[in-house]
Order: sequence, then C-alpha cells, then structure tokens
Amino acid sequence: MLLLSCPSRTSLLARQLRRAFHDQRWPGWEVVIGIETHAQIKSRQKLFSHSLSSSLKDPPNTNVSPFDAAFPGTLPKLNQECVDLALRTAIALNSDVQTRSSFDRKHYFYPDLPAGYQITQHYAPIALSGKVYIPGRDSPVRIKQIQLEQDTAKSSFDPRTQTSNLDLNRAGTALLEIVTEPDLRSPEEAGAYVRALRAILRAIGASDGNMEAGSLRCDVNVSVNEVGKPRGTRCEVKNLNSMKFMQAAIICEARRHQELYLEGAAVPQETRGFNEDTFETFKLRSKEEAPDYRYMPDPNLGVLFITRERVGRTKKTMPELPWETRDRLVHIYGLSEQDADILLNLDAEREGHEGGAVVYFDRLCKETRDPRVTFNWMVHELLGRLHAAKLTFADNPLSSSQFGELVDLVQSGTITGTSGKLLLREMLADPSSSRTPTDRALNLLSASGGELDVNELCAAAIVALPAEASAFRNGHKNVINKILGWVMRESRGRAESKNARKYLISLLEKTP
Ligand SMILES: Nc1ncnc2c1ncn2[C@@H]1O[C@H](COP(=O)(O)OP(=O)(O)OP(=O)(O)O)[C@@H](O)[C@H]1O
Ligand SMILES: [Mg+2]
Ligand SMILES: [Mg+2]
Repeated sequence: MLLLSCPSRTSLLARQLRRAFHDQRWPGWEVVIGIETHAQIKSRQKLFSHSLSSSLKDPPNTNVSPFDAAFPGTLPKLNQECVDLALRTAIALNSDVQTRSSFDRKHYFYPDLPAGYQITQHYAPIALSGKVYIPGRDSPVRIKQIQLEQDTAKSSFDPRTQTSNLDLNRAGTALLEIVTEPDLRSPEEAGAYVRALRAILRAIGASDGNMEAGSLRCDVNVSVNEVGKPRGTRCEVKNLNSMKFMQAAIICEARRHQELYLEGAAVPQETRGFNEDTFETFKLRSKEEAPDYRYMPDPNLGVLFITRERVGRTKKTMPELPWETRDRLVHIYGLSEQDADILLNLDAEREGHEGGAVVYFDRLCKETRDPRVTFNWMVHELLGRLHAAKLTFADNPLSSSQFGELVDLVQSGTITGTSGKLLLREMLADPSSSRTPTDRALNLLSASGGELDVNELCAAAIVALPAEASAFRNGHKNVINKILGWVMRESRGRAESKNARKYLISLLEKTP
C-alpha cells in the first residue's frame, strides 16, 4: 500500500479501458469478475460449538457435538477466537469493522446441512468496504464485505453400494466469506487477487488458505460487455478449489458469453459448476430456479458488538503484512520489485525453512551481508540447486547461519565463486555434517590437489582464527607464526612459507 500511488479517477478509468481493450484474447470485449472467497478460519474450535475444527486426516464423524448435528434443544455459543481472526482479517483488508453485526439463518434443504439452515451474516456483516492491492495494478481491488459463517458437512455417494455417506466433521466449522466488488478484469488479475488475499490470510494467521485441502474455495462471478457499453449479465461459477480451475472457469465463461452475444442471444443469469475433466462450466440452476433462502435473523444469537478499543487492541498485534514486507524489501534492502516478489511468492506457496523465505533472507541480511549478493546466492544458487533436485524452499536443509557462512567465504575472497558453488553442492548432499562450511571449504581446497591456492588459504586462515588475527592487528606481531602454521598445516606443507607470510601480513594490514 505504501508503494502505490493513487492516480486520478479519469486516468484510472482510461487505464482500465485500455487494459480491457488490449486483451488479445478478446479484443473489444471487457470481462468483469467479482469473487466470493470462503476461507476456513484457523481456530481450534468450530464457530458455535466446542468440538474441534477437523483436518482431512480425522476419521469421519469424530469431531461432532450435538449442536453440529442439530439435536433439538442445543444452542449456539459464538467462539471469540473466530471473531478475533475475522477482526484481524478486516483490519488487514483495510475494511470498516462494524460496531454492531448479527447472524442470520439461510435456509435450504440438503443432507449436508443438518439444521436445514446455515448461520451466516446476510443483513449485517462484521466488516464492509475494504481494499486489497495486487501487483501490476494501481487501483486496489475493493472488498464489498466480510462475513462470518458456518461450513456445511460433507456428503459423498458410493456408486458401488448405492449409498450416500455423511461426514459431520466439517459441519459448523468457521468460515470467512470475503466478497469483492466487480473490479477484476482478467483471469490473471483474478489469480493475483486470490494469491494476494491468501498471503494476507496466512500472514495474520486467519487461515491456512490451502486450496487443495479445501480451506480456501472461490465462487467467481463473470460478465462480459463490449468496451464502453453497460455491464452484461453475471453468471456465478461455484466452488472452485484451485487457481488453475478458477482461471479456466473464467476463460470458459468469457468465451461462452461472447459467443452468445455474437449470436444475438442473451446470457441468462445462472449458477454454474466447473467440470475438472473437460475444463468447462455447466449449468446448475437458472435465476428462476434459485432457491428462496428465506433469510431471517437467528433468534438464538444476539448482536455482536465490537468496541473501538477491541479494534485498537487488535491493530497493535498485527504482524507485517505482505505489501509492507514488499515495501521493506524494495526500499530497505534495495531489491528490485521482481526480486521482492520472488521471495514473497516463495512464502505464498508454502511455509519455508525457519518460518519462510523472507525470514530466512532477513536473518541472512542481519549480519551486514550485501542484500543483493545474498539474494543472488539464496535464489539463484541455493534455490536453483533445490529445484534441480525437485525440492522446494520448504525442503531447504541449511540453517541461515550455515548458508550465511558460505556467502561470507565467497564474499571475503576466501574461496572463489566456483568453489562456493561446489561447497554448496557438498553441503546440500550432507547437511547434517558437524563440519562448518569453513572446514568443508578447506577440505575442498586441499582435495583439489595440484591447484593449491595459497592466497585463498591465507584468507581462510584469517577467517578461521579471528582472535589471532585481531591480536596481530593490535600489535602482537608474533601471532603471525600461529596463523602461518595453520596455513602450512592445511596446505600439507605445500605452501611456500616466505611468500605465504608476506601475503598474510599484507592481508591482515589491508582488512580491518
Ligand atoms: N456484472 C457483474 N459481473 C461480474 N461480477 C459481478 C457483477 N455484478 C456483481 N458481481 C459480483 O458478484 C458477487 C455477488 O456476491 P454476493 O455475495 O453479494 O451475492 P450472491 O452471489 O447473490 O449471493 P451468495 O452469497 O448467496 O452467492 C460479488 O463478488 C460482485 O462483485
Ligand atoms: Mg456471497
Ligand atoms: Mg454468490
């Protein structure tokens, strides 16, 4: 947010028109997208009961309280941990937290909904009108509202035995529904928005945002119009659980609407599904067939009051948000925006070593290493090696201090860049070895036999014997013999002692 300027409305509009007009896939058409995201809240217990939020590993029907199963006479009790996490989300998305919000019943009849209704926040959601900034766009994606609601149970059908199975583990788990205004204009922007939202939810601990595990699901609303003409009719594609499927569903809808308009037909407002095998959307129901949800306030839950003090207290506990991290990487460390995004995307994909790629990079740079050199070693060499072995950053076995020592050896000229790469390879092959990178570097040097580099050994001696080096610099000139002894030993007597002594002294006098 700190990075991005706010251009005037007219230049914004012109840019948006240009962007729409220049989409080579559908010149002259504008594709309009709004997204409803359901994120499972990372709370220990469900939204209104004491049973635990389940993971996919839990056996079916093991985390179910009488309330989740809608036993008569059971009552909901709002879990404040979920409210706190919703509050953190609202603050992170720059939204207006509502002092008063409330819960409503949304009725429909399906076996995965034991009570016959889902408790949601239809009339008065917990937060309104937020903003999410995404790379490549000056204007934010506007958030319409954020609401708390319950998840449904899971039903599955076994065609062999012709039976339906119900698993109530998920019933009543807390969800956040985050709804955008129709501000997105391409499948890529939609992807960038979901990635940015997921990074925020993860950074604040509100959700795992794991699409494969179902903890982040999206409904996309798509309409198409000719550039400069009024908006088309929107169709909603439900329940997309991967970025790839979401973007494919948008492309499919964009083309389908264009074809209908070109034939002179109208686009009927529909709710659609996505076929993961054919990559096509299909009709679930038309607007006329839409269920009447008969929304009504839940009489068992009162008003949810959130005081200004509570919002203020929560603000104080907010961590650095992804766009703030990006700003810091660019302005404090001097990385390019692209390089900053590489680190942020590593974190967005998966939690990495020592709490993530940015934390790892921060630790490396803390020791006054040059951030750009460090970035190159971390991303091009370390990550490059990991990728070559089909591993990700999360599998990185080297601690930041081990890896930092390697960077230092190269930076101080103790070993060449080529030897550094060899050393990295060796360290990754045997990460648990008790030998330090400096020890390994020396082995590497002596193993290279004839190519003995006395200068490299002298520099290594200074790194390996810091107390002696500083004693020499403080006037204890005799200590040079100890440092020289180290060089002679490591070179297995192959170094020429007079030259080595001269070079050592010049090095010690040159470097602080
Ligand atoms: N012309 C349009 N083209 C694309 N998206 C649109 C258009 N108009 C509205 N939208 C988007 O449709 C979504 C509507 O979601 P909302 O939750 O408000 O209602 P809903 O889909 O009718 O209800 P439900 O939550 O039951 O699905 C929003 O994300 C909004 O931005
Ligand atoms: Mg909705
Ligand atoms: Mg909807």
